[in-house]
Amino acid sequence: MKHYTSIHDIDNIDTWIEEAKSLKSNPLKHKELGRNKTLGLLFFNSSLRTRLSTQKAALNLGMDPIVMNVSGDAWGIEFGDGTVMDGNTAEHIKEAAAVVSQYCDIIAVRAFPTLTDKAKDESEQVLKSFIEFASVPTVNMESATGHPLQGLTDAITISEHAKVARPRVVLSWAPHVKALPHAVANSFVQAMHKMDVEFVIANPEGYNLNPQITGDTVVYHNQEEAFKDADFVYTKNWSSFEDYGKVKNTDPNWMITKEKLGNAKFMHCLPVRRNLVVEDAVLDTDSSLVIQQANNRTFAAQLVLKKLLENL
Ligand SMILES: NCCC[C@H](NC(=O)CCC(=O)O)C(=O)O
Ligand SMILES: NC(=O)OP(=O)(O)O
Repeated sequence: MKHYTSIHDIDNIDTWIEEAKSLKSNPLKHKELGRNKTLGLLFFNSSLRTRLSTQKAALNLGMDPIVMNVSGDAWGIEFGDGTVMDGNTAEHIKEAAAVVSQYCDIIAVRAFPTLTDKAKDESEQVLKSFIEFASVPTVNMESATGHPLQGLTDAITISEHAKVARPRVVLSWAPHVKALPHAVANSFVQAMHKMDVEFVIANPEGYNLNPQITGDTVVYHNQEEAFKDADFVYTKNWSSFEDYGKVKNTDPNWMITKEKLGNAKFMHCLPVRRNLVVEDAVLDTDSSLVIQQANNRTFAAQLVLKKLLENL
């Protein structure tokens, strides 16, 4: 594997999950693998889990992580080809990526979508520019359309907590006041398609995800029907894909409650807004797996970095 940009980079999710569990049971086993290797983490957007767990993963492998908030701290980066740079951008990605490649053996990038320009977001300009102009492997720490470290984490967590051979997994939309990206939901869908699970989606009318990603997954517009016999309810808000980036529905009836959840386990990538997306009564009980999920972020990242280091 040269880069880790999407769930499609996972050749066999079952063996990846087993290897991640093995790293979790002995996190320092490969402490020599990353010795004298540097991981650069570049953030165009906020983060708590990704920023800390990816550094933790690097430290477990003996790597030295260096971190930069690109937005605000670095010079504004130009991504357009042939642009006359007489605006707010001060250096081009061609120089920036080449320069960072000299300091780092692996580069990890977080760059959210605009949610206003669908074509630009779908083109994954920022992530793809790093892949094109950096000379070292690139890791996607949540791009415009995917969050594959999160998707891998979620697959590991479901495997750890499944009580039946083929659990029923529901991805449910929930209300939010802001327009949020599709990246987490997209990668979750792609990860579930690789796993042996009964997978369905629940979202209101007008909130279907990109059909090229959901494929023939059953989509319910009735949450109660979707939740019947569910083992896992993975919750996420996303803005409309069809009416791109719009918040068309904030119906509180889509919030996840203890009553709706029944015996299912609740999952969310975090950060989550309490009593808007999910009620306290879910998060404050052992129905919730969100803390265990966040722990697994370290081992998902550690597995990805290990594979990239082995291929350097
Ligand atoms: N990295 C995990 C989720 C990041 C982002 N959430 C957010 O922006 C939440 C912001 C807020 O609740 O104000 C998203 O949905 O993709
Ligand atoms: N789940 C996740 O990616 O969290 P952060 O946005 O805090 O990194």
